[in-house]
Amino acid sequence: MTEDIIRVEGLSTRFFTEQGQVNAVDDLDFRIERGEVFGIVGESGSGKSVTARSLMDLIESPGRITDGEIWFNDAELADSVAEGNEEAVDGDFVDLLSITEQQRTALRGTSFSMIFQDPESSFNPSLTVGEQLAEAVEVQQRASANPRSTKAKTQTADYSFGNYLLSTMLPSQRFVTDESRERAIELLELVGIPDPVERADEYPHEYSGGMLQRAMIAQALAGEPDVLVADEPTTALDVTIQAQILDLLDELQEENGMTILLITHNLGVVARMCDRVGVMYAGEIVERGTLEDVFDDHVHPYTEGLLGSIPDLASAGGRLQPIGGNVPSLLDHEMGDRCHFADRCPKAMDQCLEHPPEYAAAGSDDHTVRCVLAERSYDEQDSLPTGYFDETERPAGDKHEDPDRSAGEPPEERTQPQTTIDEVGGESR
Ligand SMILES: Nc1ncnc2c1ncn2[C@@H]1O[C@H](COP(=O)(O)OP(=O)(O)OP(=O)(O)O)[C@@H](O)[C@H]1O
Ligand code: NI
Repeated sequence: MTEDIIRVEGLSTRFFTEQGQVNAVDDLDFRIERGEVFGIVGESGSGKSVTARSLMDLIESPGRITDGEIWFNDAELADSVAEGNEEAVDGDFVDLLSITEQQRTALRGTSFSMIFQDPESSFNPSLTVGEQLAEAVEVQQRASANPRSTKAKTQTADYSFGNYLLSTMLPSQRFVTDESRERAIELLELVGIPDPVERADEYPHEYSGGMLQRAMIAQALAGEPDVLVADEPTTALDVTIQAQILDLLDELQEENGMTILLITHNLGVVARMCDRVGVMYAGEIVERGTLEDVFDDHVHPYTEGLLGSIPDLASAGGRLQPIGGNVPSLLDHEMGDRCHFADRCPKAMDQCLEHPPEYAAAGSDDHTVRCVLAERSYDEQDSLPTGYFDETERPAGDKHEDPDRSAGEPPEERTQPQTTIDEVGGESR
């Protein structure tokens, strides 16, 4: 019997920038089953990280979750919240957006934990890796109000005076005990770091990228989370280490029954790791279902386009090839109420000038798609004239620089001659 651990309903996250309102995540629905790996895949700027950060309550100004519910299945939490806040509770589920910030923060590390794309950002450069892992362990111990944590705190008396002085300057050190240090070393060993006893005393800058990525996974696991949110956990790594880290996540997931939300550009990674997957485009999940639904029975031409560019896991980089055309502007006043993919879609029809609802599609009960092709087949008679969007709209890329993209990627990509999806794509698997 599977049960849902998370149900996201109508989630919208906006950024209120000087250029206008950015609809980074728009009316998202998905559910994650306990113990599964749910993947979110899509091009750069489609809203994957914002979705992950919304779940973790890590959206910062000028961003805000403007709508929706995030239901989390936790009977104990439901019990503790129910009194005085009945509308936040539905059976064993709690709407994380209807509880206090303090209640939400308490879940971080213990119920939810996140691996970020950039491991440097989750370590303090002036503390050793071991100290930081031990701190994460202690947070878990304090949070679970485990009797051990009282003992752990009293053990700080063992610190030398020098350490005591240091610990008042660096609050993270204050709680490091022998017990949590041992656990930190165990965690380093668990994620496959050689000589963990020695490595625990090293600083983050002494670690290679791959090792730091592992250490970050160890940090995320320190709190024994129910749900691990992994945002591009391997993108920055070379292929061998990429494969090792995926193996590691696989193992940990199987052993501990942990639930993983895995965010990636890479459909090869999805195929390898995930049970179900949501394909994101322009802040929406445009197709969602089991692996079979998405790989073999997909309906959305965007999914088709992504599949056409499955990178070989063994090849360098492992990023998706770009689909012809521009990544859309997510600025509210530029988005229009049409299918957001219509301007890049080889099968765009008159009907696509209306924003499609989510249709049920053939395959599993979970298979849904935001595309009229779920209801009808493509008819050339109804197709939009070539160049329709060039005449009616300026290309999105000219209007809105996506902060994620503007940094590293060469500008040529945006102005490449437009290839159709069929040219980039081809057969799925
Ligand atoms: N701090 C911010 N201020 C304004 N807009 C933002 C901010 N963060 C994200 N966005 C907007 O949200 C969109 C979605 O960003 P997000 O980081 O979720 O994309 P992504 O799918 O994770 O892309 P990538 O694969 O490159 O990581 C961006 O294109 C950007 O327009
Ligand atoms: Ni991202």
